[in-house]
Amino acid sequence: MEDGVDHLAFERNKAQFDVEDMKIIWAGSRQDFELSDRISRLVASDPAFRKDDRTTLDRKELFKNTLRKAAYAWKRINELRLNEQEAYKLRSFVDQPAFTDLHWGMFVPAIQGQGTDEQQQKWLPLAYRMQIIGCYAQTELGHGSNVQGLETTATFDPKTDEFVIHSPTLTSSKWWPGGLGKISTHAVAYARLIIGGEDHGVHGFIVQLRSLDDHLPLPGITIGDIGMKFGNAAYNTMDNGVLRFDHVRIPRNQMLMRVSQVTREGKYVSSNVPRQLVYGTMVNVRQKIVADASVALSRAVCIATRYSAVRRQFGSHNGGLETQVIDYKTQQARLFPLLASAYAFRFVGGWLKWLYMDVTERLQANDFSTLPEAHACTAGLKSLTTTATADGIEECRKLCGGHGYLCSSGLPELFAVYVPACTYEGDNVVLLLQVARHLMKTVSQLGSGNKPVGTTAYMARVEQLMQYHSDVEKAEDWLKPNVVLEAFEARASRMSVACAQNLSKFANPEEGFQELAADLVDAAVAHCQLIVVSKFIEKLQQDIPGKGVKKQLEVLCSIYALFLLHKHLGDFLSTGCINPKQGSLASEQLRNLYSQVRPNAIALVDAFNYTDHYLGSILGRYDGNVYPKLYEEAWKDPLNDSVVPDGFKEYIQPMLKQQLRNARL
Ligand SMILES: CCCCC/C=C\C/C=C\C/C=C\C/C=C\C/C=C\CC/C=C/C(=O)SCCNC(=O)CCNC(=O)[C@H](O)C(C)(C)COP(=O)(O)OP(=O)(O)OC[C@H]1O[C@@H](n2cnc3c(N)ncnc32)[C@H](O)[C@@H]1OP(=O)(O)O
Ligand SMILES: Cc1cc2nc3c(=O)[nH]c(=O)nc-3n(C[C@H](O)[C@H](O)[C@H](O)COP(=O)(O)OP(=O)(O)OC[C@H]3O[C@@H](n4cnc5c(N)ncnc54)[C@H](O)[C@@H]3O)c2cc1C
Repeated sequence: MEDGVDHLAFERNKAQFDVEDMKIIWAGSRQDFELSDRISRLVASDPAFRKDDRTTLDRKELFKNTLRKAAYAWKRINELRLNEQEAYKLRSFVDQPAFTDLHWGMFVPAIQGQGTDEQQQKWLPLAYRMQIIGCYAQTELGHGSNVQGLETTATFDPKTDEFVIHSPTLTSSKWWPGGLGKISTHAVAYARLIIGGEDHGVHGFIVQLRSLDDHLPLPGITIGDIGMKFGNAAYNTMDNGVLRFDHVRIPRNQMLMRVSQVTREGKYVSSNVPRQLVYGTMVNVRQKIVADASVALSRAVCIATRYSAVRRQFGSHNGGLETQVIDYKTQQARLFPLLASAYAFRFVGGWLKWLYMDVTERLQANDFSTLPEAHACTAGLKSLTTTATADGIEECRKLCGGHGYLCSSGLPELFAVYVPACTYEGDNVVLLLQVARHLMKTVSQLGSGNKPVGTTAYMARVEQLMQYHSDVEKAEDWLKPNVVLEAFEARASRMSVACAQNLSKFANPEEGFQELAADLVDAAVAHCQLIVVSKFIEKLQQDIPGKGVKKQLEVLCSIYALFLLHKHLGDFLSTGCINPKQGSLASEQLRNLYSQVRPNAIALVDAFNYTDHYLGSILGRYDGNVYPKLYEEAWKDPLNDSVVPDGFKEYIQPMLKQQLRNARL
C-alpha cells in the first residue's frame, strides 16, 4: 500500500469541526498559536536544527552537537531579538534537552524566587546574558526525595564573613543536577546551614563552580558527568553531574536570603514567610511539567493516530484494501482515551499556570494562605500527568506495532526522554503522599468550622457525598457533566474519609500513615483525577468559538471521565458510588463516544499543529507517506554504509570457513 497520502487527505475531509479554530483552543489564544506556529516553522526550516541523525551519534558527538545547537539557538535568539516567551518556544522546538533547560528553568527561577532584591540585581543580569551558566544542585547520591535529609553543609565562618561549603561524606556528593557535569559555571546548591554548631536546615547558596576564564573547576571542587542514562540519544544530551565540595568558601551574601538571613554577626533571622518557600522553585517547575505533559502525550498520540489511519491489517475482500487499524474497536479503546487525556492535560495545565501565578502574586503581598493548595495541586498533578503520559507514550509505541519500535518512529526517543519526568522534580509516589497529607488534614478539619477551599471545596459537602448514589439509568445519562462530577466527588471524598477513619485507629498517626500509604496514594489519585475532570468541564462552560469545536471537546471530556471510571471501576463500586449496571452503562457510552471521535481523529491531532521536524517521526508524517520514507530511511543507517559489515572478515568468515572445513571432513 503506497497511497498513504490519499488516506490522510480523505481522513481530514471527514472532520466535523473547524480544525483551524481548534488550533487556537489548543494553543490557548490566537496570539499563542501564532507565536508557536512562527517559531516552530523557524526551527523546522533551519538545517542547523536537524535532529534525524541524533540516534547515530556516540555520547561525545551527541553532547558536542547539543552544545552547538544551544549556542546557535542563543545566537538566533539575539539576532532576532526574541522576547522571553519566544526564546522559550525556540528552545522547546529545538527539542534537545540541554544545560539551558536548567539554566532558564531552575537556576534563574531559584534566584528570582529566593534571592533578595539586591541578590537579584547582582546575579540575574549575568544569568540573563548567559555570562554565567547555572544549574540547580539539590539532589545528592544518598538523598533525593528527602530534602531535609541532605548532608552538604554550609558553615558560617564569622571571622571571614563566609560560608564554608563542604561534602562531608560520599553520599553527600551532589548527584543528578542537569548542566552540572560539564557546562555550568555556577550552581544554586542546597546545603544545611550551620551557625555556631547549630543546624538551621536546608538553604540555597550561589556557588561558583568553574573558572570563567578557562572553565576549570575552582579549588575544592570535584566535578564530572554521572554517565550514560536510559535510551540512546534521549536524555544523554544532558550532562547530569556529580559534585563534591572540599571546604569551598563563598561570601555570606551568596546565601539566598529572601526566606531567612544570616547577619554579619552570625545571627539567623527568619523573615515572616513560610520556610517552605525554599522549595518554591520545585513548585514552579512542577507546574511547568504539567503543561509539558500535554505536549509530550499529544506528540505520541499524533504519531499513533496518523499511523493507525495509514496502517491496514486484515479484512480484505476480493483483493480490496485491508482494514485501517484505527477502525478496530480495540485500537480505538486504547488510543482515544490518550487523545482525550492530551486535551485534558492541556486544560488542567492552563488552569495550574493560573493558580501558580495567583499564589505568586499573593506571596508578594505576604498572603500565604493558598500555598498548601498550590503545593498539593502542583505535586499531585505533576504525578498524575507524568505517570499517564509516560505510560501513554509506551502505549502509542505498541499501537504502532513493530514499526513503533524503530527509532525513526520517534517514539522510543520520546519515551526515553520523557520517562524520568516520573522521578525528577519529586518521585511520583512521594508527591502523591504529600497530596494525601493535605487531604487528611482537610478531612480532620471538617468539623472545626475551617471550610475547605480551592480544589478540596467539595469536601464541605462530605455528608451529602457520603449518602450519594448515582441515579444513572441509561447510557446517555453519563454525558451529563453534573452526573460525572458528582460520581468523581463522591468517590474521592469517600476514599479520603475511609483513609482518615483507618488512620484514627492508630495510636501513632505517623505509623498509621506509613501502614496505610498505598490506600492514601489511591485516595490522592482519585482527588487529582477529580481535579482534571472538573477543570475540563469548567473549560467547556467557557465561550468556545468555532464550528463544531465545542462538540468535539464535549466528546473528549466525556471520554476522559468515563475512561477513568472504567479503569477505576473497582473504586467506584467498592465505595458504593455506582452499581455494576451503571458501570456497564458507562462502558456502553464510551463505545458510542469512540465512534463519534473516529471521523474526527486525524483533525483532532492536526489541531496540535506540530511540524514534521518537531514530531520527528516517519510514522507520524503529516502527509501519511509512511512506507516509502521508512524504506528510504533504513538505507541511511550507518550499518548500511558498506555491504559487508566491519567485523565480518574478522569474526564471521573464519567461523563459516571452519564449518565448511568440518563439513568436508
Ligand atoms: C523532548 C525534549 C525535551 C526538551 C526540553 C525542552 C524544553 C523544556 C520544556 C518544558 C519543560 C518544562 C519545564 C521544565 C524545566 C526544566 C525541567 C527539566 C528537567 C528537570 C530537572 C529536574 C530537576 C530536579 O529534579 S530538582 C530536585 C527535585 N527534588 C524533589 O522534588 C525532592 C522532592 N522532595 C520534596 O519536595 C520534599 O522533601 C517533600 C517530599 C515535599 C517533603 O518535604 P519536607 O520538608 O520533609 O516536608 P514535610 O515534613 O512532609 O512537610 C512540611 C510542610 O511543608 C509543606 N511542603 C512541602 N513541600 C512544599 C512545597 N514545595 N511548597 C509548599 N509547601 C510544602 C508540606 O505540605 C508540609 O505542610 P504542613 O506542615 O502544613 O503539613
Ligand atoms: C533525568 C533526571 C534529571 C534530574 N535533574 C536534577 C537536577 O537538575 N537537580 C537536582 O537536584 N536533582 C535532579 N534529579 C534528581 C531527582 O530530583 C531525584 O532523583 C528525585 O527527586 C527522586 O529522588 P531519589 O532519586 O532520591 O529517589 P528515591 O527517593 O530514592 O526513590 C526510590 C524509591 O523509593 C520510593 N520512596 C522514597 N521515599 C518514599 C516514601 N517516603 N514513601 C514511599 N516510597 C518512597 C520511591 O517511590 C521510589 O520508588 C534528576 C533526576 C533525573 C532522573
